[in-house]
Amino acid sequence: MKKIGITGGIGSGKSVVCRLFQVLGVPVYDSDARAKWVMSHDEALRAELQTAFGAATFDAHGQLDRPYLARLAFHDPAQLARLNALVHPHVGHDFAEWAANQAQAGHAYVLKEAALLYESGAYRQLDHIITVFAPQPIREARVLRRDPHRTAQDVQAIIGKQLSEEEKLQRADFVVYNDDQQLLIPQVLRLNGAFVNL
Ligand SMILES: CC(C)(COP(=O)(O)OP(=O)(O)OC[C@H]1O[C@@H](n2cnc3c(N)ncnc32)[C@H](O)[C@@H]1O)[C@@H](O)C(=O)NCCC(=O)NCCS
Ligand SMILES: Nc1ncnc2c1ncn2[C@@H]1O[C@H](COP(=O)(O)OP(=O)(O)OP(=O)(O)O)[C@@H](O)[C@H]1O
Repeated sequence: MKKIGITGGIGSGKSVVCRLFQVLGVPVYDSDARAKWVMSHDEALRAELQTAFGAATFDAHGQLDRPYLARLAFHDPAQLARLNALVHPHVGHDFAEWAANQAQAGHAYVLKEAALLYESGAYRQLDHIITVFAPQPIREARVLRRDPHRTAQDVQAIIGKQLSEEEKLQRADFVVYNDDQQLLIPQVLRLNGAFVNL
């Protein structure tokens, strides 16, 4: 069973593209969602986060305070590096376990969706990488529509923490263009046809 990564900058449309693969029956691992899950449920990690970022990391009900962490991490490179170093190894292990289960279910390939595949080193666990590409103005507009709590400055700060689209395009094995010019479904069908025969 092949493990294929799917990456792209914030707002590029990774989740939308992954939903199309899911319709075709392809299992998709959502790194963002799983990162949030381990940060909330792994007791050792919770304690480490609290030590690193203070009591305000969890609210009065014990829930992860994401806006608090976003303010810290997306505006201070040292804090972001600290957060990444704590969380990414957990996501790596969690993905390996998940992929082992999917292999038993007999799939030809699975997808790992993550904004940070190159930055986190996760690409090393994967056989091939797809980059979803959209120009920055389109990405910013999409995120502002999707996340009304973020400002244009917030989105630009996050973009500044991610590898440039040029470098992701250069390093990718496959590209899906989600630029409001090219149709998504034919691109996904073509890739799926290629992956089942890899
Ligand atoms: C800082 C946190 C709490 C902010 O949560 P919030 O709900 O505001 O944002 P959300 O998680 O939806 O992220 C919004 C977008 O920011 C980008 N992003 C997320 N984490 C990172 C990061 N570590 N570095 C750069 N960009 C990131 C992604 O494009 C993501 O889709 C959260 O992003 C987080 O815990 N990040 C660390 C874990 C991580 O790296 N996740 C990404 C894949 S493993
Ligand atoms: N081709 C498209 N046409 C219209 N809207 C789109 C298109 N692609 C994505 N969107 C919308 O843009 C927003 C961002 O897309 P999506 O959430 O898939 O991006 P993402 O790459 O997963 O972003 P993030 O890194 O923040 O998780 C969503 O609200 C989505 O519905």
